[in-house]
Amino acid sequence: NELPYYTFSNHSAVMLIIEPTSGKILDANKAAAAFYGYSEAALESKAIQDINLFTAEQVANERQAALNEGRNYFIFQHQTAGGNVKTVSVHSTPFENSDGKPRLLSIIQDMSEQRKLQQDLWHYQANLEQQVLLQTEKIKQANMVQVILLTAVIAVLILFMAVLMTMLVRLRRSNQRAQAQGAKLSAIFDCMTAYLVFTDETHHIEAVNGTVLKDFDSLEALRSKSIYTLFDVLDSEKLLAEGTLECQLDARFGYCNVRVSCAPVVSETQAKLGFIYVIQDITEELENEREQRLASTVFATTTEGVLVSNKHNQIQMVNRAFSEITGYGMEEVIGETPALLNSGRHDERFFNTLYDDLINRGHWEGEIWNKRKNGEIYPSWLQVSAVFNEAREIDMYVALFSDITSRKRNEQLMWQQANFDSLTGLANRHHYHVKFDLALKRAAQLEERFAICFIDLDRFKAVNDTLGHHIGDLLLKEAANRINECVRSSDTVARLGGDEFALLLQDISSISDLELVATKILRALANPFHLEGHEAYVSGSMGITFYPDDGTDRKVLLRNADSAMYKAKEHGRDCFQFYTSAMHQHAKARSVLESALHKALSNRELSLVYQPIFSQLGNGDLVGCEVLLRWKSELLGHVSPDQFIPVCEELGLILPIGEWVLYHACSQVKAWQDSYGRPLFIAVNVSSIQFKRQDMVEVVRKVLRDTKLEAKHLTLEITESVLVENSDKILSQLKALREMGVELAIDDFGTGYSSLSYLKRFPLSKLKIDRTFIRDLPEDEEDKALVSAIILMAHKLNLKVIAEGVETPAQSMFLKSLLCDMTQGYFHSKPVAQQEFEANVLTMQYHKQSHS
Ligand SMILES: Nc1nc2c(ncn2[C@@H]2O[C@H](COP(=O)(O)O[C@H]3[C@@H](O)[C@H](n4cnc5c(=O)[nH]c(N)nc54)O[C@@H]3COP(=O)(O)O)[C@@H](O)[C@H]2O)c(=O)[nH]1
Repeated sequence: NELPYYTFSNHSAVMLIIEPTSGKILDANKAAAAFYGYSEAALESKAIQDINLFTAEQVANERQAALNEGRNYFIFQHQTAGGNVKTVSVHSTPFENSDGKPRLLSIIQDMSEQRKLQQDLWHYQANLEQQVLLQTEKIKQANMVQVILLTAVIAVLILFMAVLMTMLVRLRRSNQRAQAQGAKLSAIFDCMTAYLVFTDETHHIEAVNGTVLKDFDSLEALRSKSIYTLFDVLDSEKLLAEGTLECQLDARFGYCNVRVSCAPVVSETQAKLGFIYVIQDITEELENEREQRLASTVFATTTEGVLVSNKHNQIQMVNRAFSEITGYGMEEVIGETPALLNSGRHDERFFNTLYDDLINRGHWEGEIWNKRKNGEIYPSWLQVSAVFNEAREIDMYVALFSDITSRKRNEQLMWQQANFDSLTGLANRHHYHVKFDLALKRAAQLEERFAICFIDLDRFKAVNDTLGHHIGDLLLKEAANRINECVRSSDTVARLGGDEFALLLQDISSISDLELVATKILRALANPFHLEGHEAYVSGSMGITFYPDDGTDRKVLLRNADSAMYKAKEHGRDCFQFYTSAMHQHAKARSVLESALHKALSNRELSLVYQPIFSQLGNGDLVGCEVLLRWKSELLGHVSPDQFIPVCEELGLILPIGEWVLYHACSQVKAWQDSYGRPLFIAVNVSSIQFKRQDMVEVVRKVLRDTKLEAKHLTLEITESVLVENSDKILSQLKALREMGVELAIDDFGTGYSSLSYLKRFPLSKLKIDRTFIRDLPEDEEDKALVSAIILMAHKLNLKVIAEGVETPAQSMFLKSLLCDMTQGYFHSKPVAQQEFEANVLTMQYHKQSHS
């Protein structure tokens, strides 16, 4: 579409047609020529860049910017032919000419005027703004004073508001505090057990606390009632005048005692608001006061001593009775401890128990010996209680005590009367029985014997009848004294009634001792009695019985003693009788034996016999002998060791006699060894009493030293009873003897306990089979089995075996077949005296040896 040229050429707008690639101006209209000052032809010989002051690069940038912004106009600076530079806007529109070639139609508009106008407008605007600023400043300055004034007013107003707010907050807080305090107060009032009543000035009720409301219907029912109508017993005049009064209310209030106080209530400005009444139940308080008054009165007036001490046991308070009993004034004991009264009669354990009881049980009660200020010691009955605090710690001690001197005296008197005969002072029947039972218990425990003697005075009735009861009484008293003097203080003498006396004699060492006592008493009673100028003669008949021989029961024993006493009467009086005649005979015989034995050693009535012991092995040589004691009494003739050895043991005579046997046996065998040149051993029987009461080790050591016999040639024969004792003392002696080299043989094996454990435990070297097992050999199958078992067992335990009581060649043969080591018995020889032993046994052995 080609522009109509005319339009182009004559258009008032400056137009150029430009070849887009080279920028060559192809056509310029008239307006363009006029604008640029070039002719049209001159312009058409130029390229646009000839008149555009922008560089090619600037133009390209401008084009790019137009493209980016979507515009088709540009702002350039074109230079006119006259050299003027004009700011122009260029509107470029591409089109194709009729040949199809691209062309640009650029319409150029001069913007220089517009620019100038714009600059003028800016300038004007700047001026205007400056003017406005100036004016504003002026106005500002003019208003400044007013502003300051206004600000001041506003500040005052704000300050006022702040003060007002603070006051309001404070007011609110104080109101809250007042409310809280009020709530607290009313809670406190409600908790109070007392009635609290608030009245107006005319004493009409306005408010009450919770306690009142608990007992009355409601506040409404009480409000406006006069308090003096409600509590009509109150004396208003007195109450109002004195402010307080105590009175008792009527039945409606259970007649309780009250303390009423009344106080006016005034405001801060001293305006009268009313009254507050406090009505308090003081019934319990009054009761406590009464009790306290009573306690103080009791404390002051009681006859029992009272001592109050603190937790450190320092005396805080004592009463009058305390001072009367102890002799100490209150001021002397305050701050002291009760140890002040200590009599020294009680040990530490006593006081430890007392204080333990106080701590654990809070109480101790009992009899205690105290000391008065004057040093006198007196018995008192003491009750001490510990007072504990809430933490269960002792706070104080309260002790009550009474002087029981007279009570004790009375008790003693009563006990005396209950247990002793008032005439003679001897034990009465009751006390005798008590002592009897104790003796029974002790004797049973210790396996002891004790004697009971009944004594009846002969012809006492005649003395009573002829010389009167008074003299009779004097005789009884004297008889009691004489009996008492014949016995030991540990024995009991009692008067059972009338002229009947009873004795309890413990620790009887021998019957002969008892007979001595009995004879002594009878002699004492048979002596004349000189009684207030009268001479009287009596005698005693005595019955004797023994525990456990004649009974183990009190009743039985007393009855037996009584019948023995009657037997004595039957025997013509002035004598003693044992319960049975057999017993009497036995006791008599025993008594004779005892007294004869006492003299046996000194009278040289004892002798020794020796029984040989032969070996069963080899040639059957003599290897040793057993020494056996013999007693030929001047009075009794030959007495068997079975009879006298137990008595020796009981009397303790076995100690000197045993030592005598040991010494002579050892010196004899040593002499034989020396003269016959044979290493014989000697077997000596030793009683368990010797081990118990003596140091056998020392005895043996001394004998061996004195006789020069080698220890290995001495065999001590002990019975199983020694081992059964199982005492450490015996065991240690046996061990020491074995260590010395002395041989130990267990005698009579098989008759006693035959405990294998003894054989193992004790340091034995020989075992002697009792003759009762040998007696029926070799016929008795049982004995055969037993003996062979014993030999076997002994050999296993490394013990040599000696068979006792071998009487026949058959027995000897049999034992030999069992490999029994040694034999002893009548088959070889009876026990014989020294000369016979030498003549028969030793000489024969000597010959036998010299022939072999
Ligand atoms: N403590 C002491 N006891 C001793 C002492 N002397 C002797 N006794 C003990 O007395 C008991 C009796 O002894 P005794 O009467 O001497 O009898 C002994 C022998 O004579 C007897 N015996 C010996 N062989 C035979 C025999 O073949 N047949 C038979 N029927 N009897 C015989 O045996 C007694 C020896 O016993 P033992 O002591 O057990 O070996 C007696 O128990 C003696 O122990 C002494 O000084 N102290």
